[in-house]
Amino acid sequence: MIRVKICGITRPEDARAAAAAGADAIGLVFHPASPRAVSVAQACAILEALPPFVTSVGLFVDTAPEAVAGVLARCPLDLLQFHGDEAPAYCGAFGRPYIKAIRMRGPLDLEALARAYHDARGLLLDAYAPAAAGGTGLTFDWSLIPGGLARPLVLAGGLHPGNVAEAVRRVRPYALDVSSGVEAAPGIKDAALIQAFVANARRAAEDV
Ligand SMILES: O=C(O)c1ccccc1N[C@@H]1O[C@H](COP(=O)(O)O)[C@@H](O)[C@H]1O
Repeated sequence: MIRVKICGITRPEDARAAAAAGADAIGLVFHPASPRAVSVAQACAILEALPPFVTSVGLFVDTAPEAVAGVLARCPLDLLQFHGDEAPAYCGAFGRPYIKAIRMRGPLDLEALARAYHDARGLLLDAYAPAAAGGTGLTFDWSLIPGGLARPLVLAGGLHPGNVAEAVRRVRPYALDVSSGVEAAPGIKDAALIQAFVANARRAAEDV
């Protein structure tokens, strides 16, 4: 079954909506420049609303290690997502499972990156945009993704209920990550869009 993460949750009710739709994970953005950024107190309130067996992911972008450690000390996150230019040694230094985001700025040697981030639980591929580190709603050229990557592939970038089935059929990723494509406004999720996204992804995955 394909896994789905709903990222950029800022409200407990959106976390509950993601879980009710069957999402496997929710993402909390600890990047102050994002319209989806949450404080530690907000994150804790969201996590308290989350039912069991839904993974909580903390997203950081080139954050000082002390700041990441400070969040981890107060917030029971299951998995870390590094979405900037973090080196493998940095990513592995927190004693927590992590996924590494790669922003696709043209063709990249993804095989080499999978080897470099060998202890990552997955490689997340996102679109590159100069103005923002993520959550842009932009897709990238999926034909740049090689088959048989050494790490589980999480596809992100501009996914929404209308294109997720095609993405699943073409890329066959391990998991999907979506943020702006299931929103009513930045940081405010739409429960019906989340429901449609998860249903369309799962239906498409059954057929491949
Ligand atoms: O969601 C954000 O605001 C964000 C900010 C900084 C880095 C990453 C961010 N989100 C991640 O961006 C991708 C794609 O988002 P979208 O679906 O295109 O809006 C996804 O991995 C989010 O986790």
